[in-house]
Amino acid sequence: MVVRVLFRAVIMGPPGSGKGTISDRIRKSFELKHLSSGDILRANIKAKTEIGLLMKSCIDQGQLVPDDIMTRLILAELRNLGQNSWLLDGFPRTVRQAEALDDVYNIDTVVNLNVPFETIKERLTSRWVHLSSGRVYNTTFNPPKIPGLDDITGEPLIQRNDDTPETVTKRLKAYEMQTQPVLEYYRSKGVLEVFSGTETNKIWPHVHTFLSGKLASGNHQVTGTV
Ligand SMILES: Nc1nc2c(ncn2[C@@H]2O[C@H](COP(=O)(O)OP(=O)(O)O)[C@@H](O)[C@H]2O)c(=O)[nH]1
Ligand SMILES: Nc1ncnc2c1ncn2[C@@H]1O[C@H](COP(=O)(O)OP(=O)(O)O)[C@@H](O)[C@H]1O
Repeated sequence: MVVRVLFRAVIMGPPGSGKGTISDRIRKSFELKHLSSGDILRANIKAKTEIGLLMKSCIDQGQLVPDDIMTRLILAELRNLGQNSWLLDGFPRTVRQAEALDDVYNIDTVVNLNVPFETIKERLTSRWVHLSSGRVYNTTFNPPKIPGLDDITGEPLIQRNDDTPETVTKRLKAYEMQTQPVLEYYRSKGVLEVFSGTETNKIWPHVHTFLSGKLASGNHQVTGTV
């Protein structure tokens, strides 16, 4: 008889706070599947799916995708993950999304990256991404080995349409208005853990220690036997 202990975590923070970068480190250090709402949307845009075509202009303008569309998309992806522990990045971004997630899953912990807006702005205009994997680079912080190419596949990197200074400003506004209330929502449930700083390499060891403690304590959902 094997008892499977599932861990369900969310990573939050304003655009450019390092969610993707830290999620990648978490994924490598702990056995968690990483699901990024932004990566899923960009894959839909690239594949020209109905959702991708409908949502492209909304995303390019720095607005949030409507809650019902986003929630359906993410819950379907989570169902596909089945009996795996996961880390959700970029969802929920509104209280309605958080409530819809809560209806189906018990969230064990929410890691919030509290990085000042001034730090973020210059990071995003020098962000380069590998679309199909979601790997992120930065021309100063973690440049690719060969400029413009992904380290693993050698495929071209792109700059996101929504990483222009004007759109970043709109995304930060959307974050303040729509996403910050989600932090209060999780704080009131007692699952919010805040990590403040301006450098990922200084924040990461604290996140690592925290998650190691959480996972070792077994203080999370035991889903039964398989
Ligand atoms: N200068 C600098 N750039 C960073 C740091 N951490 C992450 N980045 C870069 O900042 C950009 C945003 O990080 P990302 O993980 O994509 O943030 P997300 O939007 O919250 O998922 C990327 O280009 C990263 O490579 C850091 O500590 N310093
Ligand atoms: N949970 C969500 N709800 C609504 N829109 C979303 C959600 N996740 C992603 N998006 C859309 O995709 C864009 C890019 O998201 P993401 O890649 O997570 O950006 P970042 O991490 O830089 O904030 C958002 O600006 C928004 O338009």
